[in-house]
Amino acid sequence: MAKEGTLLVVDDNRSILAALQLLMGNYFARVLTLPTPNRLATLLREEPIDVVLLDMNFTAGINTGNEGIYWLREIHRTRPDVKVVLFTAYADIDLAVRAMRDGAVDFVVKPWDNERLVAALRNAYNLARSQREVKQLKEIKRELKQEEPMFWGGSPAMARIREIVEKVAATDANILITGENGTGKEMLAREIHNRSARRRELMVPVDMGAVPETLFESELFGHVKGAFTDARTDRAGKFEVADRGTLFLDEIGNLPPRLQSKLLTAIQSGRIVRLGSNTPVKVDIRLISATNRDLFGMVADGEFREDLLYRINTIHIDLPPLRQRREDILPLAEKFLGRYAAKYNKPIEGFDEAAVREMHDYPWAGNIRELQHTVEKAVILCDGRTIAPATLLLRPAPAETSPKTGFSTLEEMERAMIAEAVTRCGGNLTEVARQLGITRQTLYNKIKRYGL
Ligand SMILES: Nc1ncnc2c1ncn2[C@@H]1O[C@H](COP(=O)(O)OP(=O)(O)OP(=O)(O)O)[C@@H](O)[C@H]1O
Repeated sequence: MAKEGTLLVVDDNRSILAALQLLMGNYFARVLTLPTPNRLATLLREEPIDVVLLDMNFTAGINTGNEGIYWLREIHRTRPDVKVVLFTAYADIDLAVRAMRDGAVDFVVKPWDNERLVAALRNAYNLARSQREVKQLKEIKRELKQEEPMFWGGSPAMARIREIVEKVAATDANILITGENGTGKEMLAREIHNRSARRRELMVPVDMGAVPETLFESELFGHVKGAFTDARTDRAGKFEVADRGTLFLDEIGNLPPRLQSKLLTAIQSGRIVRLGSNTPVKVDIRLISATNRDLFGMVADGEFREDLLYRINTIHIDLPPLRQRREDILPLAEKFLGRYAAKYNKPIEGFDEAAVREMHDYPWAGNIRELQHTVEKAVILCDGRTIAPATLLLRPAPAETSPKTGFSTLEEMERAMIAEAVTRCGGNLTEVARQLGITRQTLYNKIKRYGL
């Protein structure tokens, strides 16, 4: 067993300190000892202590344990992350209960059983470590969090959605957002999170379209060391990282049936179990799910659990594709233009009339994402003060293959566009995804779905 972590033993009996230094040195990287608790706070500030084994009775003759409770609170005041195991010569169950209520993680009675003491201290250490890891993950995410403001636009469809969002954001209702790729599902989820009481915590996105199926479970629920071949350390799943915040499950339609059941259990019980562990961990999350697939159709085909669907779609919001709210195309394009002109330091003032017309009539199969990429490319290529069709580079292919010219469904059109782009790019899928303004994973999903 690898020696890890720092243990501090506080006890006024020096022979106990010596015995434990020897015994626990086999399990912890460092063992510190203190014969009186007076220097506790200083030591906690100076040393990277993970676990404290704290004697309950210091003043000879007063064996009420009160001093132990006092020092327990002091430890938590100085270092709330440190785990405390209490040590007492008296098997006083009331005291144990009180101490646990005050945040001690365990209680060991003297004379102690070595195995029991080692187990209690190792468990306390594992708990400290995994909580620290969750905290670190949250900090990393917080740093990465970049916020672009959501643009609502002036369409009646978006006005209705805005009304719903204003009503439900503050509640903990689970929300399902449907819509084509790039319609802004994740952006809307973030807007809801930012308007909720959970906004000071994280919104943790998990893209089920990008995680390999074999890793779904560990990604969501975490794992303990040794749970599978590559599990070299304990790892928190996204559920734990999102605790007290919002979990955003993107492409939820990709969840295989076995994990649909596990997800349902986790939502219902408010608890998850890391892979390879038996210990349930309480989690408090608000769930927002998104998909571009027809989950109701998938339920009818037996591919998605009906009970899960009803759990995740307390509120259902369907985001319209950009071509159904054409009044928002130009204002959005202008927002992106402002953003990218500043980013690339270009003195561009706007779009010329022909460019405005082209953007307005274009089908935007990749929706807002495609519009955003198109404008970014145009800003990079533009040498003058206005963007003309020649720099917009809207592909003629989608316009030619628009429903007017013979496709009876959007899916047929999408299939043709993808097939055409794959040929045009000589099978380079990264380039195809870039040109269509969708992610590579979305492209793979579509290629699979259309049997291309
Ligand atoms: N209302 C909006 N205002 C401004 N930018 C937006 C808006 N909606 C989407 N975007 C931008 O468009 C891009 C795609 O948005 P987002 O990732 O939210 O779409 P999505 O529907 O979740 O896509 P996918 O289905 O591929 O996961 C992002 O860069 C986002 O910033």
